[in-house]
Formats: sequence, structure tokens, C-alpha cells
Amino acid sequence: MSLISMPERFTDGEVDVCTLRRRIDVIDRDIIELLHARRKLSRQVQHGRTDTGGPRLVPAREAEITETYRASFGTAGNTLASALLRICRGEPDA
Ligand SMILES: C=C(O[C@@H]1C=C(C(=O)O)C=C[C@H]1O)C(=O)O
Repeated sequence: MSLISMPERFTDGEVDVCTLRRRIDVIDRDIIELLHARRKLSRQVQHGRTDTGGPRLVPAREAEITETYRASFGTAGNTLASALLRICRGEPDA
């Protein structure tokens, strides 16, 4: 069955899809909130370093973080870490 023809009220065991989607939406909002918190902390570290004459970014630390995500999610984890780090670096379109 294609996604387009899938009925909106199908159930997965006892729970209907609307309930599951509400839970997914809550998790997505939590993830976004955590990302804002992460970006704030990351910028504090970056500004602390540049204020004392250091580099804003530390590639070795970013590689560690990327590896953490890769270990959980494979190549999609690399992509996820890359997007996460772009957001936290405060790059123009992030
Ligand atoms: C926050 C830091 O600064 C930068 C941002 C990072 C991050 O968002 O995780 C990681 C490394 C640095 O490029 C840090 O060094 O920990």
C-alpha cells in the first residue's frame, strides 16, 4: 500500500496512528528545544575561546562528536552530526 492510499486511522496494535503521531510531534519539539540549548552552550564555548585568542572551532572535537552519531546511526549519523554542528557553529543559513 502506498503512503498516499494509507488510511489515516489504521492501528498499530492497540494504538491508532493519530496517537502515535502526537507522540512523534512531542519528541520532535523536545529535540528542537534541546538543539536550541545545545547551540547556546556551544556558542558559549566558542566565544570563550575566541575571546582569549583561540580558534572558534576545534575539528578534533567535532570528529569525536561525529563518531558518536555514526556509532548509533551509521552514515545517516554522519549527516546528522554535520547538520547539528552547522547549527551550533551559527553558520549563516543554519
Ligand atoms: C563547543 C565547542 O566549539 C565548537 C563547537 C562544537 C560543538 O558544537 O559541539 C565542537 C567543537 C568546536 O568546533 C567545543 O570545542 O566544545
